[in-house]
Amino acid sequence: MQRARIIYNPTSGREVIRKVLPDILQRFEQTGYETSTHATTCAGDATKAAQIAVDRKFDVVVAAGGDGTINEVINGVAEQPFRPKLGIIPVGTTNDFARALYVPRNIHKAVDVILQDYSTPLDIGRVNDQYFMNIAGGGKITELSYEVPSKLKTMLGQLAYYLKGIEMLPSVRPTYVEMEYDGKLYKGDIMLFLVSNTNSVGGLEKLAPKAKMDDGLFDLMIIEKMNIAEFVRLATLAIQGTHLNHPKFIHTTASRVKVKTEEKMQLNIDGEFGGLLPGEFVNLYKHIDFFVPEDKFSDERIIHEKRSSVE
Ligand SMILES: Nc1ncnc2c1ncn2[C@@H]1O[C@H](COP(=O)(O)OP(=O)(O)OP(=O)(O)O)[C@@H](O)[C@H]1O
Repeated sequence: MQRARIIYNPTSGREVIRKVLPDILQRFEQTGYETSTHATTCAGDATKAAQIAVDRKFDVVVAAGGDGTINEVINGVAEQPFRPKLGIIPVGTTNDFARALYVPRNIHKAVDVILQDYSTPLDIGRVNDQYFMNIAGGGKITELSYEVPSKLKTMLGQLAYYLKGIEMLPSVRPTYVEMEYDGKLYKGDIMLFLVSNTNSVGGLEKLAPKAKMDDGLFDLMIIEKMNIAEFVRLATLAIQGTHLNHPKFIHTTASRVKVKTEEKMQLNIDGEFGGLLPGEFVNLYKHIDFFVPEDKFSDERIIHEKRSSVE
């Protein structure tokens, strides 16, 4: 019999997971899993719980929460030689990673995806000693996501980020960076840079439309120095997916990116504060097996299509 460990954050999103947990457990048991749960108690707890699940050789670990919880679980699993398959039940505020994996927002449909038992190995990123599945980056603008109080997030969801973003925009300044990516060099003043593993960033699915999660490559995006009006205009284009030809938007792919700055620059990892730069971003090719909907991932065009990268 296979064993599954569900690590859930009771405070994620609108705090609904606890109520449906008995139903979820029942469904796992009926499908033939021996299942147990762990409720996270504080920041970092999901990482520890995932490490324990690895030590106890669980076949499957399910992360039920928002992107923060999934990131923590990945950090607990990524360095281990034995890595259980990971399932996701998205009950957070933004759920970017679930969106990238085509895992439905509906809890029972997300459980269906896991119980249908189709999984595929996907890339994850490492920067310094931390792992990310979705996106990492830096620049004053990325620092605003930490400013959103969690109560506000629970009440307003993603809208909270936008409100806070508008409020903070006037204080955003460019920063000088030097980047080395796959043997190439970029130097300049930038608003922000993003190192993305998926095409779903802050709900902007069209930001890196060609990003693939199993090609060993990140999408590296740089927004060069510009004034706030230009930045707002570019952000509007990005929502529509018509930003790729903007002269101050650089978009390329790389498996390794080294970033150095002269002034202090914070690192953002999957939407959370990740320490300070410098940093070296490394793409770990097909490192973790994730449960995904078969119809979306067994499609040759999605998974094996040759990348026509915009260099
Ligand atoms: N019991 C707890 N009480 C308070 N905070 C917790 C608890 N358990 C985990 N956390 C922290 O809450 C953080 C955010 O949780 P999570 O990402 O699951 O939900 P969210 O913030 O609603 O969603 P999103 O990250 O998608 O915006 C986690 O990174 C974790 O550090």
